[in-house]
Amino acid sequence: MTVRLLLPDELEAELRQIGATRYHNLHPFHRLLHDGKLNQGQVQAWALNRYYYQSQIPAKDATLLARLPTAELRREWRRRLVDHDGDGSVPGGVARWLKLAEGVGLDPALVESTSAILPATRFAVDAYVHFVRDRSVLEAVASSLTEMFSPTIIAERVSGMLAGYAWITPETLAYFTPRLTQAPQDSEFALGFVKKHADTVERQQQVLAALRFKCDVLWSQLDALYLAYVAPGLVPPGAFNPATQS
Ligand SMILES: O=C(O)c1cc(C(=O)O)c2c(n1)C(=O)C(=O)c1cc(C(=O)O)[nH]c1-2
Repeated sequence: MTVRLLLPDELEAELRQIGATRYHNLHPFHRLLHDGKLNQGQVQAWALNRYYYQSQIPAKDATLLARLPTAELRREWRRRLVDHDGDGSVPGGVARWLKLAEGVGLDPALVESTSAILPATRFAVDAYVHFVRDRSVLEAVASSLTEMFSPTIIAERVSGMLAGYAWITPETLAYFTPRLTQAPQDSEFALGFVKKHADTVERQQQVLAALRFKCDVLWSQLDALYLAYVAPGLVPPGAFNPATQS
């Protein structure tokens, strides 16, 4: 099949198609989580592992920030660091995720240590950080485009979890509220950048591959959670084990 140069809007349609078929809202673990089908230990395992993803987001944004060529681009990307790290007065996303973890009954010190995460969580998240560090700026920006699809899953998750788990409160899920405005702002900028700069067949194929890669990063974290905490229940040595907690 010959691949031709796409118009910017055709490129956007292909990117959206990747989301429609590969984004992690489709994963069976998320279906169980959002439908209220998990027990507290399984929800804790999700929150504890996902903390590692949150904690590394500022690291990946900082490596990209260092390589951005203009003040305008750096200003735009710097906002993400503040969103995740806070500004010293308002807590950022990483601190808010720790509150979520505490709200589902975890010891925040254990979560913050990241010592009990699944090996596959670490490998997947580190692969994302390294991808952003090692690939072109265009591919790095494109890899953030899963955020185009996150407002829908966040809305579904918050309403599903509040309806499905009596022990989860709106305060516990407060992490997600600012994301509903931050993610669209982030992804609108990233999408505009990608549509403008992916101006050769090769670059267009690179950005499509970057988004597929990122979907794989998110998907494989849920595969690992499913294998360890749903079925067949293979908890790796040293990883969080709800059966021996509390
Ligand atoms: O709740 C979710 O399903 C979800 C998905 C994603 C994503 O699609 O990568 C992000 C987030 N949340 C999120 O909270 C977040 O801070 C974030 C940053 C990024 C990124 O790639 O820079 N993705 C996401």
